[in-house]
Amino acid sequence: MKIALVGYGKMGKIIDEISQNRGHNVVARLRETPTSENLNVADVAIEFSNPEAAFENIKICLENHIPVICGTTGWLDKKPEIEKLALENNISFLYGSNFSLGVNLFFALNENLAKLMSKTNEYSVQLEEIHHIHKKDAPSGTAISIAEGIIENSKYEAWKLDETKDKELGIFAIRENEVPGTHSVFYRSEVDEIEIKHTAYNRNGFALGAVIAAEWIVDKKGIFSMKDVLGL
Ligand SMILES: NC(=O)C1=CN([C@@H]2O[C@H](COP(=O)(O)OP(=O)(O)OC[C@H]3O[C@@H](n4cnc5c(N)ncnc54)[C@H](OP(=O)(O)O)[C@@H]3O)[C@@H](O)[C@H]2O)C=CC1
Ligand SMILES: O=C(O)C1=N[C@H](C(=O)O)C[C@H](O)C1
Repeated sequence: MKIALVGYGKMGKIIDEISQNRGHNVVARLRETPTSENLNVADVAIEFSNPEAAFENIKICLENHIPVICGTTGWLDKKPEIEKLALENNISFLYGSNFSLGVNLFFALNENLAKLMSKTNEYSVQLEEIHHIHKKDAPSGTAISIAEGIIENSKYEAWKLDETKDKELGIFAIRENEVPGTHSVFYRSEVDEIEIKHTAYNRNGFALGAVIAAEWIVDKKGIFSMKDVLGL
């Protein structure tokens, strides 16, 4: 498979190594917005850049008929526009706030737990995410996905950073040293607390998941998520 890496920072470099180890040909390593020429007729683009660049990068890949796996967070207000463009051009698109297997299991676990908790009406929920000091967006894309999963299955109607009122689900974002990504969900009642926590030891799980998603998408058509890739 010919892969274009759009964004070649911490994630792009690990994805490069994993892609080559899995027998793929990395045909572009870009640190700027792509052009038709420097995409080098890739079979798929893996986009990990930054919140300001993602929309334009994905748009250019789709206009050049290249399916896109996007892991960049912090640009989601424009995701419906991208999905519309992908459908119009009949080119596949997959966004994942977190490509690791562990976090995708964690999403499912919290959706189920929220459903169970909502039967009792005794528990309130709060999220905490901890990331490295270089991170540009807050809350993390992963925390937003966890919150959305809980909201779909509980009394909560929206998420909000920091302190909340009524039916808002609070997310606390902490920036600390070089932490790769830690997410905790607290279910609290008057008498006890259940805490579920996912800790990434490094970025390898994110990168491997993105390459697996790229391998999966090449013969598919449509808009997908990691749930489709992992069959969850
Ligand atoms: N979904 C997931 O599983 C994960 C998502 N992420 C997300 O992925 C994104 C990237 O993370 P990370 O690799 O750590 O970030 P880095 O800052 O390490 O890398 C970003 C890269 O993008 C490059 N870049 C800057 N502008 C553009 C542009 N216009 N077009 C293409 N590339 C550009 C930068 O180049 P230069 O250095 O020259 O500025 C750099 O190489 C973030 O949004 C992060 O939140 C991170 C980990 C996992
Ligand atoms: O910026 C990061 O580093 C990460 N970003 C993603 C997010 O915003 O959820 C995924 C992971 O937690 C690392």
